Amino acid sequence: MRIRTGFGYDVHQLREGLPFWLGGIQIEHTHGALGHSDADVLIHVICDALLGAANLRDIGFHFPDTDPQYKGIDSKRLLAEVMRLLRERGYEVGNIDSTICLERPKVNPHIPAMQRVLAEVMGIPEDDISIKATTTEKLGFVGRQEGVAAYATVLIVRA
Ligand SMILES: Nc1ccn([C@@H]2O[C@H](COP(=O)(O)O)[C@@H](O)[C@H]2O)c(=O)n1
Ligand SMILES: C[C@@]1(CO)OP(=O)(O)OP(=O)(O)OC[C@H]1O
Repeated sequence: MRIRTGFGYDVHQLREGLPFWLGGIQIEHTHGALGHSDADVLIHVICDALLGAANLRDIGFHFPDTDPQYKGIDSKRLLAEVMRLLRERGYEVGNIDSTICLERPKVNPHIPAMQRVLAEVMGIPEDDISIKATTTEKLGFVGRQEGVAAYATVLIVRA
């Protein structure tokens, strides 16, 4: 069995009044993330980690932010396409670990719902998707609530 690892990192600005999409669900908050797509930073890092593990470049390579067809797109559709690309090459997901860096609001209460939605989109067990959160103790752009960042690592396997 061939095991490969991948890593993803992404940042989006937070702006007042925008919907806040995170981990495939909409979070109630005064601010939301700004992007060409729905700006779901957790899904973007999972996509990048999966693409990196398979040496398939990155999310912006497959879904350019200059292409009007991706304007406002639901990132779950991008994740579904990334899974299709992986499976086409014989890969399956081993597990995912991720961290969201966000000062407010608390992410913990939403994590089970995110796991459910992402597991459904990816066609893998919820138990293979770990989602964690941290503030940055009021330091930096996350601490000033100007942005949200996320990191993800994945293992993929090919028989
Ligand atoms: N947006 C966030 C940030 C953190 N959490 C949870 O709170 C714990 C403590 O956060 P620290 O930044 O002080 O380490 C953290 O371990 C998370 O469990 C959260 O739910 N949402
Ligand atoms: C997801 C894409 C899709 O247009 O748009 P953004 O929401 O701007 O996200 P980002 O992570 O900055 O770049 C990747 C883009 O391709």
